[in-house]
Amino acid sequence: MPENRQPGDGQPSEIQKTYSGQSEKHEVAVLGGGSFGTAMAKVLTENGHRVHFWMRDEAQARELSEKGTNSRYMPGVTLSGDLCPTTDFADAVAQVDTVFVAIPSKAFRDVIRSHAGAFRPGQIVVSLTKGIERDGFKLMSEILQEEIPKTRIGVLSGPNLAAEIVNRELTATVIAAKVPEVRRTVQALLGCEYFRVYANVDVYGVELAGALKNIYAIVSGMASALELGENARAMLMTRSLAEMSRFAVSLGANPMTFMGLAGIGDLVVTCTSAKSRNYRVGYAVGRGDRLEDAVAELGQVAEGIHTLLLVKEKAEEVGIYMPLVRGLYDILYGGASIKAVISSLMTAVQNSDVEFILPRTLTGQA
Ligand SMILES: NC(=O)C1=CN([C@@H]2O[C@H](COP(=O)(O)OP(=O)(O)OC[C@H]3O[C@@H](n4cnc5c(N)ncnc54)[C@H](O)[C@@H]3O)[C@@H](O)[C@H]2O)C=CC1
Ligand SMILES: O=C(CO)COP(=O)(O)O
Repeated sequence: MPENRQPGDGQPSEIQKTYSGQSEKHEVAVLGGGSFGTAMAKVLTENGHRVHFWMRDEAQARELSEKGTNSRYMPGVTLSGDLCPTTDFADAVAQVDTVFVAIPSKAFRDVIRSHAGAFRPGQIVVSLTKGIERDGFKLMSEILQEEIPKTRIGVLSGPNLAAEIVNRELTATVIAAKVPEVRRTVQALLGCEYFRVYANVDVYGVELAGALKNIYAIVSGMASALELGENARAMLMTRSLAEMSRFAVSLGANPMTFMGLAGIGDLVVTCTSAKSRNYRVGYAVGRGDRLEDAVAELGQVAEGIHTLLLVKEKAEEVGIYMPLVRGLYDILYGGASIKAVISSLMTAVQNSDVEFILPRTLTGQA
């Protein structure tokens, strides 16, 4: 932009253009009838779009059709507008230009693969899922690329607690896509007075950030249960950011993505809020519950528990130092005491604060 021009002068920005397109009604699909699928379906219907909302459970689809509620995953919330709940996948996808996928990572490939024929070339398909596939350490956009390569793919990620979005609490997110048309379309479909959509091209970084932060939300929930204090919370969140960006950058992500909503933004919300399921699992374990009991009590997906296993394996394979991942793994899966892990983390070699400025050393003589 020329020096003396202000944002908003002259040519409309990408976002201003987006808002001007919002009055147009579109047919969109949301796949997955859990809490986040419900939250996104609500934003989309409130923005005036017809939403084909696919879920596998007949009774849930019937309840949404008859009452506009999803009492299992989003009690107390009513959806209105042009909502078409269905269990017919092909029917949901056939009629739309844009599809949002909110299926947990464990089932993501199966669902897409078994309905791959339903997608049309050129259709926009956006993953809302924050997880990693075990085989091959694949992210959801990579699964989409493999299973439905003729579609145009995007990833939506950011500090987006479903429980707040359904109450129209002010929220921002990130659409990451290589193709500008995908970014613009998603901004136009979702953007409104309470939901802002920022854009990024670093699909890998945005997606990996969303998956990784779930691990650190578990750590942070645990620290809260143990009442470690506010200094400890700040230390943990900052070192989490250092660790997740070290790992992601080594795999090809752009470090600057971690300064944005999908990086630090999502890390902050999930590490500080009891509305985060990952945080809640960590809190329960921190106060002495067994992991299995904490997960059973939650009754919803906490992706970080599986992501932890995959990231720990991957970090060892590629030789990335991830002490928080290692410590959490030892607690959740290795029977280590939380106290012993904290002590070993606190007495480890002291090293560089921001390693993109001052590289880490093996001896700690930074
Ligand atoms: N809830 C939230 O605040 C947010 C969640 N996400 C991500 O969205 C993804 C989905 O999570 P939630 O909706 O929150 O989970 P949830 O636990 O609330 O619901 C999961 C949904 O997936 C469905 N499902 C599971 N396996 C399936 C299969 N094989 N076929 C069809 N449907 C299946 C379940 O029936 C359920 O409707 C996760 O990756 C999560 O990290 C992302 C941002 C915010
Ligand atoms: O990703 C989320 C908020 O951005 C939701 O986090 P949880 O899955 O921990 O609830």
